[in-house]
Amino acid sequence: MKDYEYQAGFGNEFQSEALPGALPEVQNTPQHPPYGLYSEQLNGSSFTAPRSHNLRTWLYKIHPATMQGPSVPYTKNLRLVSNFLDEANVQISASQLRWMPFDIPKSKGVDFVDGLTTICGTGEPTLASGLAIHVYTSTSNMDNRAFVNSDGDFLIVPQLGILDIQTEFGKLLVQPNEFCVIPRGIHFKVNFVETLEHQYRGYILEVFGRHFELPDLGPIGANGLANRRDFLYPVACYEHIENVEYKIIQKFQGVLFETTKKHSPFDVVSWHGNYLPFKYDFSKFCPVNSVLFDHIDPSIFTVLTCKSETPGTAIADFVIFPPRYSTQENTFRLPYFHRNCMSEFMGLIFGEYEGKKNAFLPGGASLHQIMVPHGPDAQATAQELKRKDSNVKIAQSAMAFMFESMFMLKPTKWAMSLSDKLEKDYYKVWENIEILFDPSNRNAIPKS
Ligand SMILES: O=C(O)Cc1cc(O)ccc1O
Ligand SMILES: [Fe+2]
Repeated sequence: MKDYEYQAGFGNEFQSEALPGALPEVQNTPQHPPYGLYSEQLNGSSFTAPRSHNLRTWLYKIHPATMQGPSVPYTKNLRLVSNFLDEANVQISASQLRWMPFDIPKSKGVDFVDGLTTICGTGEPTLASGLAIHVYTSTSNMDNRAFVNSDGDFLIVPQLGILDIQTEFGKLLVQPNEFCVIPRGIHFKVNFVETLEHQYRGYILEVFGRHFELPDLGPIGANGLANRRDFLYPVACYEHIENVEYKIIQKFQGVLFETTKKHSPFDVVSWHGNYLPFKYDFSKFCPVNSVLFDHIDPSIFTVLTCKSETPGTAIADFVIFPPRYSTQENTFRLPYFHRNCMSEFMGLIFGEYEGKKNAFLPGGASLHQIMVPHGPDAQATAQELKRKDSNVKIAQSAMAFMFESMFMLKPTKWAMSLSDKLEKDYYKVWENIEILFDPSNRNAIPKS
């Protein structure tokens, strides 16, 4: 059995076996699968979804997944919200919102699941409509606990600490500047590559009942942005542990439950299919942009999209702002002043974001809602108006990202109650923008 080996290619049909010959040949449900395994199907789309969107995997397991105790409510983490239709959970705000880096608990023993806090979202999972944005702030491993989510796919962006993720299909090592997707229904457990500080933090985009796809490239052509070959999938890696208490935390209709298995849930010896977890390294992203003038819309940096029924309008786009040359003449090159029919949630993994000079910090976040004005702060604007060069490398050692959604997002009461994190005076970053207008001078520019 091999740790951290990968197979490459977005959306491919893969197969893997941790014992020679453990994958049945030709058929899916032989009467006697190899080594006395049980066959089981995991469907990520309806049986009848068109072939282009049909997602399913066949697993060959030591124990069928049915072997577990009753589910009982799990009440240790009440900061996880999925029902945004319930007013008790949310506090709507029309302001520009920005949070300083989310605190990591002082106490040891807060694992990935107990460290989850929902920041905003919309809809609710039972109608497969909406999304949630969470952060995790954790200090310890999951050990003999696993997580399984019936509600949606988790797109996980680590910001602090390296994730050592065991899934039913094998292991993924995911570090800052990478992300992974764990589709719904797949058991996984997050351990951390231990650091002295035991401080782990990251962001999660959860889409209810939908899946992520690569964006179309249109006239960009057949290559560029996130290329298929750079998405990495695990290889089979099982553990055979009997007579243990494995606690499975289930997110189901937005609520957490707990059940117990008397064995490890990571008992998949072989598998084949296309419904799988995967990871991607942002340094593989091939940015495309304007090479003469104007600031191109940030959709040019879309890594993955979760499409809605409306063509070109995403339930959620996952966009990054990678290191790149910015080569534009006579151009206000910063992310422009903007009112959008989409919501923009942004996070910073490391470094500094071009449009925000001071208080948009790694591990923090901003939320600029539908039609809420946003853009470069006064300081960045003043600098940009003086800039002379037309070719610079930007975001050299920085990585920001955006979850952009067609939905109006509702901040949770939890997120709005973080009074020491939520900037009260965020609006002031635009207060001192110099007013240059001079009706007698068509070439008005800043005086100093
Ligand atoms: O900084 C932002 O808020 C995101 C953003 C980026 C960009 O390149 C153009 C517009 C925009 O809102
Ligand atoms: Fe914007």
